[in-house]
Amino acid sequence: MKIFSAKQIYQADKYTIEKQQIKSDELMERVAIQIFNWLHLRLQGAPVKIQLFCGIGNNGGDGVAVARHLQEHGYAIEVHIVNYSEKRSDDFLLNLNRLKERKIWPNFINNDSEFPEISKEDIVIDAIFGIGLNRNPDAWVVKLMQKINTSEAFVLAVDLPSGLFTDKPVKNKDAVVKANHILSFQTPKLVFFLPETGVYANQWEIIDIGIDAEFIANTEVDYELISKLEVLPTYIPREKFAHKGTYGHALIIGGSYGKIGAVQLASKSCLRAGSGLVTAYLPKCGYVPMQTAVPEIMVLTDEHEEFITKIKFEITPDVIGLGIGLGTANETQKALGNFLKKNKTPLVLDADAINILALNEAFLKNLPAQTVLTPHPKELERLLGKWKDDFDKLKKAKAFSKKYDCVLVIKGAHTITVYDNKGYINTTGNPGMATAGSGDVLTGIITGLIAQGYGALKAAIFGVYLHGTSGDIAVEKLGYQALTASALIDSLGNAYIDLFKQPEQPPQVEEQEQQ
Ligand SMILES: NC(=O)C1=CN([C@@H]2O[C@H](COP(=O)(O)OP(=O)(O)OC[C@H]3O[C@@H](n4cnc5c(N)ncnc54)[C@H](OP(=O)(O)O)[C@@H]3O)[C@@H](O)[C@H]2O)[C@@H](O)CC1
Ligand SMILES: [K+]
Repeated sequence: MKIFSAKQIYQADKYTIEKQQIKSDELMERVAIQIFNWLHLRLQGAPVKIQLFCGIGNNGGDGVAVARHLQEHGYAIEVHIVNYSEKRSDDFLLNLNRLKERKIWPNFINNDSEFPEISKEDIVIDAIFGIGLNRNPDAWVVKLMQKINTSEAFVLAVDLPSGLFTDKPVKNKDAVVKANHILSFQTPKLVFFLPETGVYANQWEIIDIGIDAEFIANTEVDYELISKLEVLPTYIPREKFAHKGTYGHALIIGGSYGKIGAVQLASKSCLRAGSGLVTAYLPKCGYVPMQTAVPEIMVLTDEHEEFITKIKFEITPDVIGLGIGLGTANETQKALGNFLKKNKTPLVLDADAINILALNEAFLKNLPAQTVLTPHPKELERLLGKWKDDFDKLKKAKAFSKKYDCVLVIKGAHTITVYDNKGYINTTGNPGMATAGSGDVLTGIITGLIAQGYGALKAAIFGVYLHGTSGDIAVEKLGYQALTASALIDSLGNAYIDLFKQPEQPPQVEEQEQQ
């Protein structure tokens, strides 16, 4: 799903209004009806107090229009107009008049002496600011946001939590409404997925307001949300007359004394992701544990007992996953530098391979085109330097990707794969996956996909998706705390199967037999 910037949303609005030959308030009415339906389905006329906080722009207009529908269905509402500006939008005014025609008199809030009481049993509709927020709110509006946040009431945000900018970071962390649920129009907003602002967007849902499909299809975006719909077309089916050679040979290089398990995890997940053959290259101390733990995997060893000192092999792999459990001993650093000078095989680099690159910037120019790097936040910082905020991080990541022609997989709650100018935001996975070895499994999966013929970018996007789905499947049986990296590997097969599962149909009511 495409993620639009605020500017693109306004363009989409304008385009849709012209093409469908509707008035702008009709779009607002579509929004209002859907928000009302969402509430009504859940509340079923319950006598709960609903307090609507509405700004004076179109976000406020949405709120005011929802109030009208709620009142028409007998809900106990209180409408508060947060009067932060004189510049009221036309559609806000139109909907305000419609309220007045129904003898609903809103309460105008002009400063912090006019706040209403909010009880934790109330429902708050947050329609103060939408995508039009372009500067920090006034101090009294911030106080109101704080009052809402400390009320413990259930907060439903219209389009996005008020105070979140659509395309830039938040400076004052108090100046944002914390929403329990967001009903966002047509496209989710980038800020829902970034660590600094995602905390304000616990749960979100998209409301389809009928933005023109052609506009959506033809508009290029900087970020895309990746779910099953996006990855399914990239899946390469298995051929009937295939043999193990058809699906490539992957080499996993890593390990040092005490960290052989990381290579076991990566090699095993590489195999389970579908690589035809997998060879592991480790220091000597890894030979016996590797051969006994995973019989399907071939093993090559370095001449050193405890860490890797040379990367030399006679085989010709299709892809190399490198860095898990590697360590950063001087000889290992030198070995990587020498290897990169000659290597032409596609690479997936993780963990200490990334740390070694950060320590030896000169190595970067020897990376083959479209090398995949899978850093966690600290490793990313070593590569890119410190960033000011999440947006700065993404800007730096894109510049890095362009400079070295590499695919950067920025791991996090919503892993973002960056290539060139674009970011792909993953939607699968859960907090149980923040566990030892989880990253090694991801490296193995991406390497295994490239071995089978997936391009580097597709392998990274699909690999991250599959890794997250494995986590979502595993957590059903194990819960967050007991989820382990090995369990992720065990669920990988089901993650593939899940790609082809149809959504469950509602149960059919059997027809009663005629008497
Ligand atoms: N296609 C869609 O998605 C549809 C979207 N719709 C809805 O429209 C919403 C966007 O509405 P909007 O453009 O009127 O902006 P909104 O957020 O209400 O702000 C109002 C004004 O406040 C101002 N302002 C900004 N910052 C400020 C500050 N700190 N303190 C004081 N004032 C400040 C600024 O005006 P300025 O003063 O800069 O001229 C701004 O224009 C969108 O989120 C969705 O809910 C639907 O109705 C229809 C379909
Ligand atoms: K809002």
